[in-house]
Amino acid sequence: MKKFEIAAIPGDGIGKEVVPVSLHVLNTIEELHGGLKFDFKEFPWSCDYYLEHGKMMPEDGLETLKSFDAIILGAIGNPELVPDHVSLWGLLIKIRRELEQSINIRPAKFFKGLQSPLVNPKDFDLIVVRENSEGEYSEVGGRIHRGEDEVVIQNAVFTRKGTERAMRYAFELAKKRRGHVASATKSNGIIHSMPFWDEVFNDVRADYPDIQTASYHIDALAAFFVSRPQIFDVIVASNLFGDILTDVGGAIMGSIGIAPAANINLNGKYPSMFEPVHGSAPDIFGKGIANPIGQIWTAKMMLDHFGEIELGRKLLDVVEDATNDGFKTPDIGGKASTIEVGDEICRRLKRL
Ligand SMILES: NC(=O)C1=CN([C@@H]2O[C@H](COP(=O)(O)OP(=O)(O)OC[C@H]3O[C@@H](n4cnc5c(N)ncnc54)[C@H](O)[C@@H]3O)[C@@H](O)[C@H]2O)C=CC1
Ligand SMILES: CC(=O)C(=O)O
Ligand SMILES: [K+]
Ligand SMILES: [Mn+2]
Repeated sequence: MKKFEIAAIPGDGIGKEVVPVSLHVLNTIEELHGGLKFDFKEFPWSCDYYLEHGKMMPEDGLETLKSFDAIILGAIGNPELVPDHVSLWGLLIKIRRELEQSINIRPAKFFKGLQSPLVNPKDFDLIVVRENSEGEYSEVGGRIHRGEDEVVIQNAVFTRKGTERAMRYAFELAKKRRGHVASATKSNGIIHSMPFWDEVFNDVRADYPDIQTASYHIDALAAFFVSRPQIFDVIVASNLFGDILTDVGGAIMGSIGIAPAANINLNGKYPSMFEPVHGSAPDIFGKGIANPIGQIWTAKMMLDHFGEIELGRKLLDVVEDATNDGFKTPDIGGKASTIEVGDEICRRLKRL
C-alpha cells in the first residue's frame, strides 16, 4: 500500500468550491485502486483566517507543511478583505519560496469537447516552465516620499542558479516530449536581466545539441500563443512572463478554469504544491458554477509526481470524455454546477 499525507489549503473564493471536488475525485481513485491511500489534512489559511489572526498562516505553518508528501491549494486572494500583495505574499508566494518550489510547470493543450476562442485551433500541446522563486516577483525595492514627490523602486532579481535551474528543467522535459524549447525574453527593452537570461539560455542549450531551440520576445510570443500555439513544445519563462503566458494558455484552451499548475520542489527537501492557474474568482464565488477541471487536472499532475503516470492519464481521459459529452460549467458553455461535473467524473471513474 502506497500512502500519501496531503495538506489541503482551499484558500479563498472558488478555491473553497473546487478543492473539495478534487478531494472527492482522489478519494474515489483511492477506493477503486486499492493500493493507494491518501490522508488529507485541511488547513483554513485564507483571508478570513487573516481577519481573525492578523496573518495568513500561523508562525509554524511552513514547518507544519514540511512533513507532508504534497500540498493541494485552491487559490488565495480576497481583495475586499485583504490587499492582494499581503495575502499572496503571506501564504502562496511564501510557500513557493520557503519550500523551494523553484519551478512552476503549466501545460496547455487542445482539450476535447471545448470550444477554443481560436478560429482555427490546431492540435496544440505545450508546457510552460515558469521560474518560480525570483525574477520580477521580488521584495527588493521600496517607496520614499509620499504624494507628488513619491519615488518607487521595484527591482527584479535574476540569479544564475535560478535561471539555469529553470532552463535545465525545460531542456530535460523537452527530451521526453517533442524536443523543442522556446525561451521567453525581452532583451530589446529590459537592458540587464534579459540579455543575461539570453546568455544563460545560450550556455545551457550548448549542453543539449539534440534539442531545437528558439527565442522570442515576450510580446511576440504572447501573440504566437494566440495565432499559432501548435509551434510550441516547452517554453521557459521568467516568473512574470510565465504567469501572464499561462493565463493565455488557459484562454486558448477555452477557459482559465481548466488550466493546471504544479509548483515543484526539485531538491526533494520539501513537498511540491498543486494548484490551478486561476485565482479565487470573486466575481463567481458562491454561485456553485466554478469550473473544477483546473483543480482536478492539477491532482492528475500530483499523481504523475507520485509516479502514478498511468492513473493520471486515465483520470485526464475521463475528464476530457465527460467534457466532450457535455458535462460542463457555464464558463465553457454548459449548464452544470461545480459539484455535478465532479460527480460525473467520479461516476465515470467507477465505470473504468
Ligand atoms: N494562485 C493564486 O492563488 C492566484 C490568486 N489570484 C487572486 O485571485 C483573485 C482574483 O483574481 P483575478 O485577477 O480576478 O483572476 P481569476 O483567475 O480569479 O479570475 C479571472 C476570471 O476568470 C474566471 N475564472 C477563474 N477561475 C475560474 C473557474 N475555475 N471557473 C470559471 N471561471 C473562472 C473568473 O470568474 C474571472 O472572470 C485576486 O485576489 C488575485 O490576487 C489570482 C491568480 C492566481
Ligand atoms: C499569483 C498568480 O497569478 C499566479 O501564480 O499565477
Ligand atoms: K491558484
Ligand atoms: Mn497568474
